[in-house]
Amino acid sequence: MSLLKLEQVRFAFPGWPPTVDGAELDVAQGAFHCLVGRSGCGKTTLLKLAAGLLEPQQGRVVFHGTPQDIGFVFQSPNLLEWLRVIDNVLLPVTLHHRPDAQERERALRLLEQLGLAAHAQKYPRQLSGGQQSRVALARALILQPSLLLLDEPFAALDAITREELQRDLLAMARGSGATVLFVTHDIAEAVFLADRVDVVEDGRIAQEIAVTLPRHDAQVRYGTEFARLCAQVRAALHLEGAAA
Ligand SMILES: Nc1ncnc2c1ncn2[C@@H]1O[C@H](COP(=O)(O)OP(=O)(O)OP(=O)(O)O)[C@@H](O)[C@H]1O
Repeated sequence: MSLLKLEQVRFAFPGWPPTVDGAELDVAQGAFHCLVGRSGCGKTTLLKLAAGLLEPQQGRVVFHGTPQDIGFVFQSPNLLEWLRVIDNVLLPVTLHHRPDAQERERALRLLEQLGLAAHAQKYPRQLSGGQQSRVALARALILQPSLLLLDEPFAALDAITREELQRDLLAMARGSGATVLFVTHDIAEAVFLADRVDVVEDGRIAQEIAVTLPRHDAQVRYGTEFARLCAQVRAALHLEGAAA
């Protein structure tokens, strides 16, 4: 069943040519899609349209849920410096009501799953970049979203931390049953995470590449099928040296 659909969506910032034009996207419930494309091709704008943060001028965005069912993680963790880690995670709840014991327990469980149980009472500045990204992920998951939108959340991290977070994200997504739309520049990251890579070009999805690799297996990165899929994405992006 489709959870999110973009139908012939067109969007232009005032006074500029369209950033998104004729975008078609169908994200099935439980799917994990990565949007990959060159800088400026419209990935973030597509994500914001999907989140309802921008309104299409033509076409429509159909999401089977409410805005509360959407979790958003940005490239920078955007934590509130004056709140402890646990209270940052609980922020989406606090915007509605005072968190109850059950919600605090849930926040602690999320932090525990992300290896941050010992840091719950710290302030963001006392955490590393990777730990801050994990807090941002926990905050996006606190309301148990059915759709998780991530905009290059690991771009600023070192390769080792990044791999750890990719693994954690896959586990959390699978555990929660959330549907994920993940923007990245990194072809290997996209092929590792996604069950479908959507290649974005000129504000629309130019190609959809299905990925059928075993999930949760870090070893797939060294296999021939992984290399073949990366080459396919490179070719779709018209990158130099890509196989025809
Ligand atoms: N507020 C704005 N006003 C005018 N143009 C904008 C605005 N925001 C983005 N754009 C333009 O829209 C285009 C697409 O931007 P978008 O951020 O969606 O691209 P992107 O693919 O996410 O890029 P990147 O990979 O570099 O983050 C770019 O040319 C950008 O300059």
